[in-house]
Amino acid sequence: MNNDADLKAAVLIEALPWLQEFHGAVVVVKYGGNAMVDEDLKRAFAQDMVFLRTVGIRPVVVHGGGPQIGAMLDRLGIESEFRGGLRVTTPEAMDVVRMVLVGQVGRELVGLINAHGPYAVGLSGEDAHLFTAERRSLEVDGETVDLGLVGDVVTVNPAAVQDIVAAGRIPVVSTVAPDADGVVHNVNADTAAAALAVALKAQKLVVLTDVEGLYKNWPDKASLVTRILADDLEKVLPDLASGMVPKMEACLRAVRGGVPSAHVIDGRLAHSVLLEVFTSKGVGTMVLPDEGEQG
Ligand SMILES: Nc1ncnc2c1ncn2[C@@H]1O[C@H](COP(=O)(O)OP(=O)(O)O)[C@@H](O)[C@H]1O
Ligand SMILES: CC(=O)N[C@@H](CCC(=O)OP(=O)(O)O)C(=O)O
Repeated sequence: MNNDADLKAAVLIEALPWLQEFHGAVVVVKYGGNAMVDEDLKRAFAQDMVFLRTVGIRPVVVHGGGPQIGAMLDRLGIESEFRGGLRVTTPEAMDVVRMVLVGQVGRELVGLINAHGPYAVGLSGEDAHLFTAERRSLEVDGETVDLGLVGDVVTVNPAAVQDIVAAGRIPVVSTVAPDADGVVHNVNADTAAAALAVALKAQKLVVLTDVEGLYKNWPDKASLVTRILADDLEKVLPDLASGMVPKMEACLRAVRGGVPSAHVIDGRLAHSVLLEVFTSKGVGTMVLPDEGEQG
């Protein structure tokens, strides 16, 4: 065999234990708006979801769209600011958030996946009681900051997602969610993905973003964290800069809620999901439950 053939065979055979381990498993993949900027990357992501499904894994996509919401707000001349990584959301901005996430970003991903077959079904936290949100506020320097219509997920009814998965399809979830009174809130997509991964008893949460993973000393590229336990992550959370806060909180919430591992990976790298799932080394940052809590 020549070297090229050896290499290809090695790549395929390296995937075998992971194909076995994850066969039939639910994997929640959060696709961040910042990782969605390039058309080829978006197509590669859609291919990856179809790949997972074809080899018997059950992918559930939760998408973001922060930059896309920002662009539409700009076009409409509506100002928005972020506090602690969350968008302060007025009722006017909420209409735009819902329109962009459900009507634009979600639809686009559904279309890209369905270029491969009748797989993707889009839904939002409003569908079939998927998410119920509660208004959340933020503590900054001992003061409570009002974020407007920003919610945290307090209840998940995963039945609709499970129905879609059981039918062999790929749910694509947009993260707007009503509160108990039916008022729709803006839920950060990392937060929603973690809540859904816990409710679905997912085997993995994979979060795609626009950096390699978590850097210990951001922005020092040499400080990439490849593996971190929940307790250690909890200790570094207060020092993280805003974009990473909801993301790492989400990973913590997932592993504390019983998901065996949560990963932050580089969505700028084509097929990074496949590299994470099917290689022994994986990519990015892996968050694991504390020793003794690992299943
Ligand atoms: N410690 C850190 N490690 C890695 N990235 C960080 C860190 N602190 C802040 N960031 C920033 O967080 C960003 C990712 O968060 P965000 O912009 O919300 O992405 P997404 O749209 O994928 O959810 C990175 O692009 C980076 O600028
Ligand atoms: C409350 C809050 O901040 N909601 C986010 C929802 C979209 C999101 O989370 O998108 P990314 O994953 O691309 O960041 C927002 O309005 O931008």
